[in-house]
Amino acid sequence: MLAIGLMSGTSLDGVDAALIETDGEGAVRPIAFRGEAYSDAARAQLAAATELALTFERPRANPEVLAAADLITRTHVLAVQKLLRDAGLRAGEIDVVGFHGQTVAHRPDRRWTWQIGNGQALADATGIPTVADFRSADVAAGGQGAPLLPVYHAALTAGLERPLAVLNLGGVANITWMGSDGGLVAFDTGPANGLIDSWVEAETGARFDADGALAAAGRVDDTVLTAMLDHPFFAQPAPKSLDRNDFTIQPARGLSAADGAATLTAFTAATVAEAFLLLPERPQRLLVAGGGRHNPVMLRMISEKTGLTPEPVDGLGWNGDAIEAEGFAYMAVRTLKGLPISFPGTTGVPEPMTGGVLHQPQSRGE
Ligand SMILES: Nc1ncnc2c1ncn2[C@@H]1O[C@H](COP(=O)(O)OP(=O)(O)OP(=O)(O)O)[C@@H](O)[C@H]1O
Ligand SMILES: CC(=O)N[C@H]1[C@@H]2OC[C@@H](O2)[C@@H](O)[C@@H]1O[C@H](C)C(=O)O
Repeated sequence: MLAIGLMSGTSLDGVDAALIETDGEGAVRPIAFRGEAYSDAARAQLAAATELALTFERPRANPEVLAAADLITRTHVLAVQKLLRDAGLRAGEIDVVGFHGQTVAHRPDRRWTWQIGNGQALADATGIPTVADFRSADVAAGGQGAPLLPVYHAALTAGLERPLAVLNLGGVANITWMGSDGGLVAFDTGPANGLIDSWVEAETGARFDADGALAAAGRVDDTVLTAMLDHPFFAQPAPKSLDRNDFTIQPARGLSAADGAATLTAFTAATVAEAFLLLPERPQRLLVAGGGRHNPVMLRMISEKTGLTPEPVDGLGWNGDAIEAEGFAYMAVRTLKGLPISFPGTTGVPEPMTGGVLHQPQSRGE
C-alpha cells in the first residue's frame, strides 16, 4: 500500500510528512519526505494551547484548544498536498494517511492522552482515508500510549544483528530495545532537546542550540546535574512515558547560558545511560534518529556515558528526520489490516493492541 504519515512532534517545529510503500509488516520502502514549518505565531499559539490543556482534568472542547486543533489540521492538509505534488501522485493513488496530531497533554496516569487535529476533516479535505487518534485505545486499556514507534523500529531493523537499540532524540527521548529472541522493550528515557530548546530560547532567543555550539562553550554543573537526576522517573521500571512538561529548566536557573546548555545536554545523556540500566541486555549498537542526532555535543556525551558510539540512522540509508512520520504511515496500514501497534513491552498494555481510528472521506480523491 501507499501510505502517508504525518507527525507534529513535541518540539513544535512543524509537520513532518512522509510517503512510504509498505505491507504494514516486513516490507517498507520510503518514497518521499518533506517538512512544513510552523510560523512563529503558529508556534506561540500551539505552545499556549499546550500549556492550557495541561491544566485540564480531562480533554474538553475549549475555544483556544479548538482553534489550535484547526491550525494543526489545516497545516497537515497543506503538508499532504505539497507531498503529493513533490511525489507526482494524486490523492486517489494513496491508500491511507496516518495522522498523529499534536500532543497537547499526556496523562496516562489519568487514563487519557490528548492529540489535537481533526481526522475526519483531514480525510474530507484530502479525499484520503485517514487513521488518527493512535494513542487513546492503548491508554484506555491501561497502557502508557507511548512510545508507539517501536513496531516500526522493529520492521526497519529486521535484518540487523541484535540486541540492538534505537534512540529517538526529539523533544522527548524514547528508546526501543530489540533482543535476539524478538523481544521488544521500549520507553521514554527523559527529555532530549525539549529542555535545551527552552533554555536556549529563554537565554539567547534562538530556537535551539545549533550543532551544540553553546553547550560546547560551557561547563557541566555537576551539582545541578545530580539534582536533576534525583527524580523518581529514572528508577521507575519500564514501560513508562513522559509529557514534555514533566521536567523544567528551573534547576539550571542562575547558570550562565553556556553552562546551562552544557548541563542540560549532559542531563539528556545521563538519562540515556540510566535507561540502559533498565534494558534486559546491553545493546551491541545504538542507532539514533530525531533532531538530537544533529548535535555533536549530545552524541559525544551519550557516547561517554554509555560506552557505545551513537550511530545516526542516516548511515544505514534511512532519513533520521523522517522516521516518526514514516512510522505513523506504517501504523496506519497496520490499523487497516487489524494488526497490533502496541505491545506489553512497549506501552505496558496487557496484550498486543490495535489502535487508531479510521475516518473515511466524504468523497474519495481521484
Ligand atoms: N543542527 C542541530 N543542532 C542541534 N540540535 C538540533 C539540530 N537540528 C535539530 N536539533 C534539535 O532537534 C529538535 C527537533 O527534533 P525532532 O524534530 O526530532 O523533535 P520532535 O519530533 O518535535 O519531538 P518528539 O520526538 O519528542 O515528538 C530541535 O528542536 C532541536 O533541539
Ligand atoms: C505522548 C506523545 O506524544 N509522546 C511522544 C513524545 O515524543 C517522543 C516521545 O515523547 C514518544 O513517547 C512519543 O512519540 C513517539 C513518536 C512515539 O510514540 O514513539
